[in-house]
Amino acid sequence: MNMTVALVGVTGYAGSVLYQLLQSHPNVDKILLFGKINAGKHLSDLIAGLVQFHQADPVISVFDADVIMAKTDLVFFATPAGVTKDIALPFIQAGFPVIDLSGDFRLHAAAAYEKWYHKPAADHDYLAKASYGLVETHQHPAHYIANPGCYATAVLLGLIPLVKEHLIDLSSIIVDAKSGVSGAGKSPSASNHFVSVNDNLSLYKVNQHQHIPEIMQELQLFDPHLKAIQMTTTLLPITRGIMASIYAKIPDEIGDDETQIAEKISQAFENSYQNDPFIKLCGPAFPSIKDVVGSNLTAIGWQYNPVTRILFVVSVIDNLLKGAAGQAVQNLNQLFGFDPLAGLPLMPALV
Ligand SMILES: NC(=O)C1=CN([C@@H]2O[C@H](COP(=O)(O)OP(=O)(O)OC[C@H]3O[C@@H](n4cnc5c(N)ncnc54)[C@H](OP(=O)(O)O)[C@@H]3O)[C@@H](O)[C@H]2O)C=CC1
Ligand SMILES: CC(=O)N[C@@H](CCC(=O)OP(=O)(O)O)C(=O)O
Repeated sequence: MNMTVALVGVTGYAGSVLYQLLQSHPNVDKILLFGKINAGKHLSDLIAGLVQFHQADPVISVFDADVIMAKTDLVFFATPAGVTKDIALPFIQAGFPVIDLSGDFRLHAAAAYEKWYHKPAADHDYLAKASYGLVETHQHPAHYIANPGCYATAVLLGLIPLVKEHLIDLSSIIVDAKSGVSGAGKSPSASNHFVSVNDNLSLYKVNQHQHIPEIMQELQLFDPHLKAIQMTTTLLPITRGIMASIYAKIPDEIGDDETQIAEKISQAFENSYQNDPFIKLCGPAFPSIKDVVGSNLTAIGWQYNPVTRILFVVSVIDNLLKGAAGQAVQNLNQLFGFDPLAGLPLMPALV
């Protein structure tokens, strides 16, 4: 099947990377662009690099749900939090396929969204229609797919195998996650200004990051006994990439044999990801951010320290690919039964 898709928010970082992926997707024939402030403008006037030589220069249309449903087969929203909870409702009512890169429909509880995003949530009945789009763990998506958050993706993929197989003490999870500046989106601010970021490392949203409840919600599917995680987020002076460093205690019940513990941990990762083309298991050869940037990969390394009984896991992704646009294309492929690799880069840029 070949299709026409709509993309709302092409001028943002996630939207522009998504547009590039969709252009080389074998099952996508046509991409219609929609926006708000930039509606009426040619794409070449906004992001010249997105329009190739000899190619038509698309015009961004004013967002219109009826037009999208009449002319396309699916809509991607690469819009900021707080937008889809209003403008995506006609699609939910009509059962029209949506892949939403924002956080508006990821949390099932409206009260949690309001607490962590500091904005009014969508109605409970609408939230209940969305499914969380972590392709590696959710195989039967609804029509409305909430694409996971970037930090949440890296952290969940590093923790799910361990929580699922009850290998870590749930009260001991600590996450130290760091992101490149493109994660903050295109709008400049004092905290993402070159002078604040360059030659610097700064913590932000400590104990208040909106991905904490998202990670909790999804881990609780594998073990409802999980009560809390400790997580910090840090801005790195790089453009793309996330590294989540995760620490957790191995409980006494697992035993004292260092080799057996190490084997159980490796086996848990293998069990969860043996059929996942975008997961690279590195064991004690810890991956770095450059091992994944430019690809849709998640690379995961780990090492058990028998002295402290702490398991240390490192999970790295490209925030704009696996953390946003790449994962959105994975969701498209799963929803329509396309080749799971279609339109997605497997090789990192490396240099
Ligand atoms: N950057 C990242 O690494 C990640 C981003 N995400 C999520 O993806 C979404 C987009 O993020 P990002 O690309 O960083 O954001 P940007 O701030 O870079 O871009 C936002 C885009 O949304 C459009 N937009 C804003 N308001 C409206 C509206 N009311 N109607 C239609 N279009 C609108 C903007 O268009 P205009 O130019 O016309 O204003 C722009 O194209 C966010 O929800 C973000 O949380 C998720 C994971 C990772
Ligand atoms: C570096 C940076 O600022 N990153 C952003 C990424 C979050 C994001 O995209 O959040 P939602 O998908 O939940 O809206 C942040 O930490 O808030």
